Amino acid sequence: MPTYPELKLYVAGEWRSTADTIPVLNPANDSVIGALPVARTSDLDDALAAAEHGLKIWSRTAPRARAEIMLRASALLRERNEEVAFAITSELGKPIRQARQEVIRGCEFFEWDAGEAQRTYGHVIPSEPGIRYMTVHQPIGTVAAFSPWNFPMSQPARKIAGALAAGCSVILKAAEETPAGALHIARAFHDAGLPPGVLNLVFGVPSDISGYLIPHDQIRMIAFTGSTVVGRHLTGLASQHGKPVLMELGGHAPVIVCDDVDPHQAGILGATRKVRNAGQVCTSPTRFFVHENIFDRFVDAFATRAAATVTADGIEESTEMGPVANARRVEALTALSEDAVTKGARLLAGGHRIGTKGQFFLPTVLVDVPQNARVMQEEPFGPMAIINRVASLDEAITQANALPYGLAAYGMTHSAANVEEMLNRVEAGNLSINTLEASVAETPFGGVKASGFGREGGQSGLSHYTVIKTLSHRMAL
Ligand SMILES: NC(=O)c1ccc[n+]([C@@H]2O[C@H](COP(=O)([O-])OP(=O)(O)OC[C@H]3O[C@@H](n4cnc5c(N)ncnc54)[C@H](O)[C@@H]3O)[C@@H](O)[C@H]2O)c1
Ligand SMILES: O=S(=O)(O)c1ccc(CO)cc1
Repeated sequence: MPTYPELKLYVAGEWRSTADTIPVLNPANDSVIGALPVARTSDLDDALAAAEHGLKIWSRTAPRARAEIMLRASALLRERNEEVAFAITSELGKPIRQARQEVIRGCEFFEWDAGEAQRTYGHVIPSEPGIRYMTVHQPIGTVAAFSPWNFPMSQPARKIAGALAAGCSVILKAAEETPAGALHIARAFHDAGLPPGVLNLVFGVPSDISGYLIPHDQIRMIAFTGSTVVGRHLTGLASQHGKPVLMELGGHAPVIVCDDVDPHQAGILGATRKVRNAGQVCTSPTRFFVHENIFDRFVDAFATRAAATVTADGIEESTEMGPVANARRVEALTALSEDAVTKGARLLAGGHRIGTKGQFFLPTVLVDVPQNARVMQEEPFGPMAIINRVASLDEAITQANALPYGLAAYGMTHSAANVEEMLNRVEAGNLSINTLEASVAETPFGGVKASGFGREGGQSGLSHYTVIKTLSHRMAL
């Protein structure tokens, strides 16, 4: 059986502890599994100095050599999949099979961006004789990155992959609740021969760290994934200091189910995907707008499948859904469910926690939810689905666009005309039809409206980590 790693900061290529620590809990049983060192100001200063040095080396390292180190680190993570997955399940609670998939997904981000590192092409711009205009894409500098607790390995991977592929150095503050995924990444890069200082990993009080790092001249770009409230706060701080940001924020994903699909199959797909990572995914399908012609059959299939979800400690191979991440989520979900029922929603499954040990909240299905229920506006960030009936595609799209969020959106239909209508009108950064998968390494991912700005992954994923420099070269004075 693998063990949970000893938690450390990683600064200037070395592992370090501090006297002040934060306990890390296993949400399946509330036991303390680790003590996370809190970075002191001196650790942050050391990380800044190391990143400055690391940038000098890494930005002048050939893209092919950068890619080789990234691919070596990724290969090590694939070899260590069982150990990393065990750590993720221990600290977050997600089923071990999903934790293994998360590690693979994180590796795919490194592998994709390692390829993109070698394709940051500039242009030669047509000009009059005697002068040449060209552009090159250069690393933006040192990046301050902040990753959330819901994907402890693949979310840090996404940010580190983009920054390192572009030739930047990084100071990553990973989530205090789930630090081990990022720690395993740092370990893999260390073993793969990444020069010291290129990647630095710190933990602590989030506002103290962002408040200290972002204003520093040396930090040239801020990448954040997390709630819209925190993202807006960090965007404000960055803008006060004139710095660009990449913000991947909250979502409240609509799923438009047209009446030309099999309602049973659609309901089962919806319920299965809803409980992935206990619904704690910014792309989680949440508001199902189902055509009235197939509504009852969809609801039956969805609620039956949701209620049958094997909910237990994620370390068991048979578990389909583990606990939610912490007690805050249980409280928030309970309040949202009670509020919806009070306002007239029908509760068909779940709605409450189970057990006295651990943070288990049952898959929850709310049907015919009125507009004034809080859950119609607030991201539940848990295993909670809303299913409402609509009379037309037009009504579904209007409902889908009614919130300030615009991250992932989904449709189920076999009609090309319906797809075209959704593509043209649904306000979202990512629209998926007949699949509830929102993003893969090779496609750009990100939001519109309150869900953030900028794209990670795909061909454009490195653009935020580079700046375009234009050369105007006259052949003679
Ligand atoms: N988009 C996502 O993937 C994602 C991930 C995790 C949480 N969330 C959102 O956050 C909500 C609640 O989660 P929470 O209770 O952990 O919320 P939170 O808003 O307190 O924290 C969210 C994340 O932001 C970080 N953070 C908070 N304040 C920060 C600051 N000043 N500087 C830098 N980082 C900071 C935290 O460490 C955490 O990882 C969820 O309901 C969900 O909407 C979104
Ligand atoms: O697994 S994904 O749906 O691609 C995904 C997207 C974004 C995030 C950030 O919360 C996590 C997983």
